[in-house]
Amino acid sequence: MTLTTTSSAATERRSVPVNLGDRSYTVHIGPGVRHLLPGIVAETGADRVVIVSARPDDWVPDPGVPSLRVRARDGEVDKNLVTVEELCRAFAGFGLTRHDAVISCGGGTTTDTVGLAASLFHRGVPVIHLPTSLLAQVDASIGGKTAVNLPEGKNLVGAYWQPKAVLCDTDFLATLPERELTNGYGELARAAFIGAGDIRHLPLHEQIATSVALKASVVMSDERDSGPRHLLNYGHTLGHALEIATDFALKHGEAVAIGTVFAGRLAGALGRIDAGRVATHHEIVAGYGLPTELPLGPSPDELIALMRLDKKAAHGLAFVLDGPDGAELIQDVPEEVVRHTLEAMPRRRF
Ligand SMILES: NC(=O)c1ccc[n+]([C@@H]2O[C@H](COP(=O)([O-])OP(=O)(O)OC[C@H]3O[C@@H](n4cnc5c(N)ncnc54)[C@H](O)[C@@H]3O)[C@@H](O)[C@H]2O)c1
Ligand SMILES: [Zn+2]
Repeated sequence: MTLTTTSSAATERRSVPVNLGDRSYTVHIGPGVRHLLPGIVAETGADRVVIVSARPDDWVPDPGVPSLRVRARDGEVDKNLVTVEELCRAFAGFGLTRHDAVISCGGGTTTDTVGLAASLFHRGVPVIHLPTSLLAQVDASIGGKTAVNLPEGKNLVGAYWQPKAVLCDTDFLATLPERELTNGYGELARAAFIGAGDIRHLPLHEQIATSVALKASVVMSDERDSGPRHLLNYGHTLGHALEIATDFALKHGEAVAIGTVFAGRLAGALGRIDAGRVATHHEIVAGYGLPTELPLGPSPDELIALMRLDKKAAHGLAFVLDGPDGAELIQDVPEEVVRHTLEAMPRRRF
C-alpha cells in the first residue's frame, strides 16, 4: 500500500528529545515524519546504509546514499540470534563500516532485532528506527533496549543501544489491524498512572508524543534500569504472568491493561489510594476498549508463582503501585492481599 500524508501534516508533528549526553537523539512523531530520513542519514555522515524492513519498499524513503534493502518479518518467531547473524552477514556483505548506518522499519520485534544486530556489528553501528506498530512507536523503539528471544524465554539476549533517531510516522498506523492498535493502547493506558494522566481526549499523535516524552524522561534518569525505570513496568508484573499463563494468547498490551486494573485494585486494598482512584484505573483501561477482567483458567496460585519470578522482586512479590506520592516500586507485598485481590477480579473467556 502506498502511503499518503495529509496537508495538515506539519502542524501535527511533534519532536521529543532524549538527552543522554553524546548518545542523545530526537524522536519525531506525526504524519510524514519518515521523510526526515535523508536529512538524518546525512547528519550521521553515513556513506551507505542497510535498510531492514518488514513493510513495503516504498515505506522507507530514499535515504540519499547508496543502500541495501533487506526484507524482514515481524513476529516473535524471527526475533532470534539466527536472524541477528543473517543481518550481520548482510551488513558485512555490503561492506558496512562503523561510520555507516542501519535503518529498521517494522513492529517492535523488528526494531528489537535490528537494534541488537546494529549494537553488535563492528561493536556498534548507528541505527535509525522507523517503528510501524503503535506499540513500537510508544514503547519498543524508544529507550535503547534491544533484545532477541531464546527457546528458554523472551528477551533473554540483548544490549543497550540508543538509536540516532526514531521516526514515528503515524501514516504507518493506517494499515495496522484493530487488535494491534488496541495492543498499543495498553501501554498508553498504563502511562496514565506513571505521570501522563488521562490523555484519551488528545489526538493520537499527541498521545504518542506524551508517552514517548514520559519514557524519555524515565530513561534519561535511569538509562540502564537500576531504579526509576521500574516505573515503566506499571501493570507489567501481572501482565507478564498473564502472557505466560495464557501461552501468549493475550497480547502484551492487553495483558498490561488487565495488570493495570489489578494494580489499581491492589493499591486500593493496601490503602494507598481511594476507591475513586481505583475506579479511574478501570475507566481508563476500559475507555481504550481494552480488557479489564482476568482470563478464565490461570488460578491465583499459578499467577502468584509466576509473579514471584518478576525481575523487580528482590524477594517475595513486588509491584509498581500508585499512592499518595504517585507510583513507586513496593517490595514484599503480602501474598494474602495479592491473592484476595486476584480472587475478587471478574473473569471472562478470551
Ligand atoms: N525494547 C523495548 O524497550 C521494548 C518495549 C516494549 C516491547 N518490546 C518488544 O516489542 C515486541 C512487540 O512489538 P509489536 O507489538 O510491534 O509486535 P510485532 O513486531 O510482532 O508487530 C505486531 C503485528 O503488527 C504487524 N504490523 C506492524 N506494523 C504494521 C503496519 N503498519 N501495518 C500492518 N501490520 C503491521 C506485524 O506484522 C505483526 O503482525 C515484543 O517482542 C516486545 O518484547 C520491546
Ligand atoms: Zn510493556
